[in-house]
Amino acid sequence: MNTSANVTPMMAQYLEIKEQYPHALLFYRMGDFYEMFFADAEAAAAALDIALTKRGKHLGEDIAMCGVPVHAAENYLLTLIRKGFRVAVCEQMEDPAEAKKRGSKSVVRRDVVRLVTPGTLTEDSLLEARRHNFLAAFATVRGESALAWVDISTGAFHVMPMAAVKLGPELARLTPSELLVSEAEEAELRPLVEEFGISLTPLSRGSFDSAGAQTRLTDLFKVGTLESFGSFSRPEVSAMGAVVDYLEITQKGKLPLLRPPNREALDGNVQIDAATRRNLEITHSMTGARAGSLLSSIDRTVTAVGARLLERRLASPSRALPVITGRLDAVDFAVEHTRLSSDLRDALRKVPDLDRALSRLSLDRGGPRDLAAIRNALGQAGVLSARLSDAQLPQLLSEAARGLSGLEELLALLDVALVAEPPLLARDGGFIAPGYDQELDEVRRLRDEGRGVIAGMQSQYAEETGISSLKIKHNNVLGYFVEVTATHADKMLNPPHSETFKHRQTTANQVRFTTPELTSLETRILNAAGQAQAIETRLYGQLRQAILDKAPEITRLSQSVAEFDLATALADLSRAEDWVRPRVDMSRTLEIEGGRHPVVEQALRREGAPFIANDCLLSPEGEDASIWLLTGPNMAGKSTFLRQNALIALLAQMGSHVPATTAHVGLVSQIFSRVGASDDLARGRSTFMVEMVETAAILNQADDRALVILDEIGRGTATYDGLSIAWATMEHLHEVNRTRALFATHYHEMTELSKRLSGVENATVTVREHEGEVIFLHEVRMGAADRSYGVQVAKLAGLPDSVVARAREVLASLEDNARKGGSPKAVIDDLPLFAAAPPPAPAASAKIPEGLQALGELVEGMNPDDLTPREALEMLYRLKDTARG
Ligand SMILES: Nc1ncnc2c1ncn2[C@@H]1O[C@H](COP(=O)(O)OP(=O)(O)OP(=O)(O)O)[C@@H](O)[C@H]1O
Repeated sequence: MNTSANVTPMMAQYLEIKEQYPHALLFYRMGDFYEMFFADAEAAAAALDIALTKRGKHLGEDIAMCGVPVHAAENYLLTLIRKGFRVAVCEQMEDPAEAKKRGSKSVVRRDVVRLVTPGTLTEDSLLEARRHNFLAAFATVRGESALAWVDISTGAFHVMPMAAVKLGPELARLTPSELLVSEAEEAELRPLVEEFGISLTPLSRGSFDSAGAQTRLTDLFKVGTLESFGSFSRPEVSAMGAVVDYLEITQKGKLPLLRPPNREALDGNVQIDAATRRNLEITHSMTGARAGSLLSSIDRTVTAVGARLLERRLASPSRALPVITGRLDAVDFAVEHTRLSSDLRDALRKVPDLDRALSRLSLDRGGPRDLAAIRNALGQAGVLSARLSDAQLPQLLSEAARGLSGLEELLALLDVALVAEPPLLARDGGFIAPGYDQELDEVRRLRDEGRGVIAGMQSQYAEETGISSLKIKHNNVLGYFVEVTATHADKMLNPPHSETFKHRQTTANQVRFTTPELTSLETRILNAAGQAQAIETRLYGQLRQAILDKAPEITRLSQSVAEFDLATALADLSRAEDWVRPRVDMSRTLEIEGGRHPVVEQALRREGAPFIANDCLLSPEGEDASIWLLTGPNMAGKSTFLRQNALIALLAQMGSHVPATTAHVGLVSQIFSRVGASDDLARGRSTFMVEMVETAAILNQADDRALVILDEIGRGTATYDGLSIAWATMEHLHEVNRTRALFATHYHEMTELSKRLSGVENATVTVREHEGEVIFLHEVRMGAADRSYGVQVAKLAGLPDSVVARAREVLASLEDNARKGGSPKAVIDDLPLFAAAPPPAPAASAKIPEGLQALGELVEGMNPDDLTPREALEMLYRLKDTARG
């Protein structure tokens, strides 16, 4: 940028700083505002919907400007970060008076103190308490790759080696808010990363250099070699190094407290790809919201650390039998010990977010309330420990219980040092409890005594002058002063009082004075207050250090809290929802009796409707089938059934009870779920293409422990092509992949496969037909559906009668022709010509099928206009069922 002579010194400084942060908006501190200039101002004004103004000229052009007040900056920051901006926060590094001393043209020294990016937020107000905020780095060294990720708000630091093709599934699992990649890989990775809505940050090769990374990491953790934490491959070191380098850049050298890197086992978790996660709505619903997901419907945790642990477990169900069994034992214990469990939950509710308080303290962005949060958490840990003292805990919980103790000394220190409810900021003072520090007590006494003396002085002056309304007051300009009303001015301004009282100010109604005695007292009070503040600041530093010295133990305690919270929350859920402990073993069975879909069941219950439980039995080893081919009309409940079985396997392997009467889950290594013709136009791929790409991935990857769910594969193309593809896919799954699979289809021809393949069994979701209409029973039975009921469903959906009648006619001809062995072409040729019916009379409601209007009127209080077409349909079936049954 041009910084020529006609540029003001301030603008020259701005341009110089801005040049170092070309990819961020520069929040340039000027007094009580952060100002933005030029293109930054235009972008920010539009993004924040604030006024864009001008400030002087630069090279003959107006300088665009906008600003946000410092006190409200956090909200604006959040909006900008959410909209994909990065913000460099540039502060004034000295008092303006200091700058003046250097000369009238001198500008206040300014510097960027922090670069705020999506992955590096620490403010509570900018973060979701119950979710992680991960910053990840992906590194490739000589063809091998690794992913490292960190949550700087909690200090969690993880790394794992990984094939490059697994990047998509891992991003779907972790959903980091920001991913660091080397400049060289940016172009290749951008489309994938943006597909997940993750902010991509390219860094120079230097940030990924593994030799440099090694040094950064050993320095950070103050160890001689990284071997102390495990043996890491070069791409792992490179990825971890890039994370640390980026934190140094963005936090300007103030590194957060990070835990030693934890290496995630390569195949420790059930492999679940992005499409499956979306389709099963594990942590987010199809719309991307958290509400409506499995996670939100099962989350009964009462602490933020517990909520984050639940999300991690659910996103990464385990593949290790001992781990799963250990977690299930913990839930069982909590289910069996109802009273203890409920006491623990009462205590857990009072545990503040330890991890985030600790992280803020380590970054020196904390305050007295963070000290108090740690104290309160340690106090509650004591309550938990005491309540657990005579319990026979299963292994996982007994280890967690050990993590609850060992910090009694720190607790004792914080207990005596802090007041019950400290202020937010250390500089506000008043957070150190009386009796903790003698020197502080002494200066506080002087300060308070001074205030007492002033009260005495006021009465003395009132008496001496005979003005009973005389007051001693304080303001920031005069300090302490004597004030009388204007009526007494003359008395005060003349001897003898004028000798003691020095006139300072006359306002409309008052006259103000000081006395030498008052001034000297004021100095003493001010000194004492200043001293008290200095002492408190020093003590704050000491307490902060005492906490940071115990950081590993505090982190362990927080993990223990999370473990107890999760076990008792899952137990609570199990009791309330009538779930059972699944049997998980090394067999390849999936046998579920009375299985339910947890989210659909809860939704139906809110509407007062029952959920019909269904069984599922897949077992590639014995006599039983390994694949069920499910037929049945639309709306019958096929998708719900398919998904509920996958969710039960997933819940079992995260170590939770499951919604069923019994469940036997032979360890599942991968879960795949595909829905035919899912819309993916946003990504510019034809729906059929997406479906085939995803099906290819399953056929290429599924091993004999996979669980595959295919919902109407082949639907996105011409009937015969679709049928052929579905047919061949099924054969491949059965013969080559040898997986457990549930396969829903409308191609009735496929039911023939059960005669040819020993492991394929037909199942159907039952419906009843009555007077040409279908009634959904939602029961899964063995056998094939006799037909699709497509035309009936279309009629229920409100298709014009003439179209329905015509469809019936075409269908009858097709069926008749098929029986005689003719071709569809012959049917088309023979079909009577379409006789256009007169246009239908307008319906009573555009939204609702007419039949429902009539039925609706039978039900008191129901307004059919309030229902969506789907709800209307369901209501219709239920009404009809009730009427008949
Ligand atoms: N077991 C069940 N018990 C009660 N209601 C159910 C059950 N299964 C499904 N439903 C209800 O039926 C509706 C349709 O279910 P689902 O979407 O699974 O049907 P589908 O056969 O897959 O239909 P489509 O082929 O149109 O996708 C659900 O929204 C739910 O309200």
